[in-house]
Amino acid sequence: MAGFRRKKDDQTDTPKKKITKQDLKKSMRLFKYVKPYSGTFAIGFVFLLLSSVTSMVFPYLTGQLVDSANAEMLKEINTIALALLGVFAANAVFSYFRIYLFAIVTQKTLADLRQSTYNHLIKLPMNFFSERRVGELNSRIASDISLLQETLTTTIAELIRQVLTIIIGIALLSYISVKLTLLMLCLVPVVIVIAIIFGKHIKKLSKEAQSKVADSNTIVEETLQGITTVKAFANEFFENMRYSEKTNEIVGISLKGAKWRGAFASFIIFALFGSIVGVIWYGVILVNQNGLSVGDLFTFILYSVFVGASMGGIADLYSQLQKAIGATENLMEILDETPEEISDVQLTSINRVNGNVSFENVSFAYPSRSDIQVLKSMSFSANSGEQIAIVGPSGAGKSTITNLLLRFYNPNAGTISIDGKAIQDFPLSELRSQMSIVPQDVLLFGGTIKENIGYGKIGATDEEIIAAAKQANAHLFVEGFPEKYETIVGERGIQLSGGQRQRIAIARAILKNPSILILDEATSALDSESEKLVQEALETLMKGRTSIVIAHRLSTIRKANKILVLNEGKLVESGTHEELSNVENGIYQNLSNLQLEV
Ligand SMILES: Nc1ncnc2c1ncn2[C@@H]1O[C@H](COP(=O)(O)OP(=O)(O)OP(=O)(O)O)[C@@H](O)[C@H]1O
Repeated sequence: MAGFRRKKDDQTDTPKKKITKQDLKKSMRLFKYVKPYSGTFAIGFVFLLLSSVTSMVFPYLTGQLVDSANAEMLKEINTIALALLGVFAANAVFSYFRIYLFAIVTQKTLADLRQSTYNHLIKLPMNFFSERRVGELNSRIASDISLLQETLTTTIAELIRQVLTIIIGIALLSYISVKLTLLMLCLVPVVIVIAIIFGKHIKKLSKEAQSKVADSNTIVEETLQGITTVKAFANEFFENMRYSEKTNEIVGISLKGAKWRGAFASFIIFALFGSIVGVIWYGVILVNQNGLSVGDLFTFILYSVFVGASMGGIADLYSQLQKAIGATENLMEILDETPEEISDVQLTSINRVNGNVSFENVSFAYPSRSDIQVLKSMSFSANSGEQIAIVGPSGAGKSTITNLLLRFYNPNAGTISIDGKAIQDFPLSELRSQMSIVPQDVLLFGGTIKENIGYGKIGATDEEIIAAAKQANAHLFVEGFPEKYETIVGERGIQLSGGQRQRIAIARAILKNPSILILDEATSALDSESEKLVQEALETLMKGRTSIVIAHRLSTIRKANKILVLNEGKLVESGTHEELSNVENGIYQNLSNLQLEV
């Protein structure tokens, strides 16, 4: 991650030469995605060649048309005019296929790139996500991909067309008059040198603007996601200021870029028209001296305009390509991250565990804060079907225990095992499919209630879903909605209460039917009726499974087989409720007294 975010901040300081080489190397990998469509690309390319060539016939025939004004050539005028029409018709057809075929390649390539980026992203380890701002990641990927779309659709094809125009144009120009061509080409090196200087500045500024746009999108996304917090703190004004600041920065940088682009365009216009005037001037002299026909001069000027315009366009296309290279680099950086080994697993009686969980001298520090030991030589065990409660002050390391059990992270020392087998020796997906988690804050996906419960077992039948909802005490309230199980929940649907959301999550967990349960008890107390329903549902869920309950309210864990009291990453007390309540001045006793007072 450090690399990812550092890159963004340092991109302007990175030595240019090096980055260009790396960029190019990384961008070449994009062609892996174009490869399956190379056949279509090749046919599109042929149409591109044909349309470029036919465009180049136009100045020649127009020159002939001008020359046919001479009395002896007058009879050819109709033939030439018809030929010109034919050329346009052919060009029209070629252009149509060129655009359509390139669009097919672009869209399919992008779809593959989108899919593999997402496929890769979703398999990346937790560490990747905990160290990044999800909003930033999201808007970056979206803007990088749309940049590539533009490039693949138009920039590359245009670049090839322009280069062809320049090469064929210069060949034809030399054929008409070498002297005139040399004069025109005198201006080219000047244009190129200045174009490179401009291009470098424009690239730098547009990269800066791009990352500012991403920053501003992050603000919108994060504040909209956390709109309740923004409003509750009456921080609309503050967020407005933050957003205005960022958008003004975009304006500043973009306008700076626009100045450079404007100056660049002015220069190109001046160089272009200057060269045309020079060519006409010298051409007229040659017409008088060498018997160059007026039609030839006309053709020459048209070719010069074609070549000049292509040269002017190339610099712009070049800077577009540079932007696309930046975008590719970002995407490739994500694709270079090592994903977790996720596989499609079906639990059977053979690979289903019994649920004997054991932690032996487990120590752990989060990779991003390796100097802080979050768990210190932690040992405990839970036998199959037992209920283990973990209590302790906030930040003691309770959630970290479950993060390690799910192998979101690996411990630095010690062993975690299930049924006597170290969890590293399980295929990752098989390990996780043995467990179900009912989180503190239940996230429901925007979809129907049925889909949300069904998330616990992809492909579950309606009967299974209803049975799970009944056991989770959710069936009654779901039936109360007019659309019942088809009720849309989440962002665009109805909002469920905390207790209802929890019961949906419990139904989801029941459907998954795991051997090990992780319950992160909601901190906010539900009303007593709702609490009773949730508690009942939880009891059903826990029956016959090993459950690890992160408890915030001690009243709910009295029946636990074992209570682990954590403090600053250490296991300080363990035992049943009765045992721990009798430890004079023990942490549990104190916590117990404190909660009773409240
Ligand atoms: N992804 C992370 N990266 C770095 N440090 C983290 C990460 N997650 C948690 N921590 C730190 O690890 C320590 C233990 O956190 P943990 O979430 O396990 O505590 P907890 O006991 O579950 O707290 P709470 O009851 O408030 O949820 C805390 O100091 C926390 O700041």
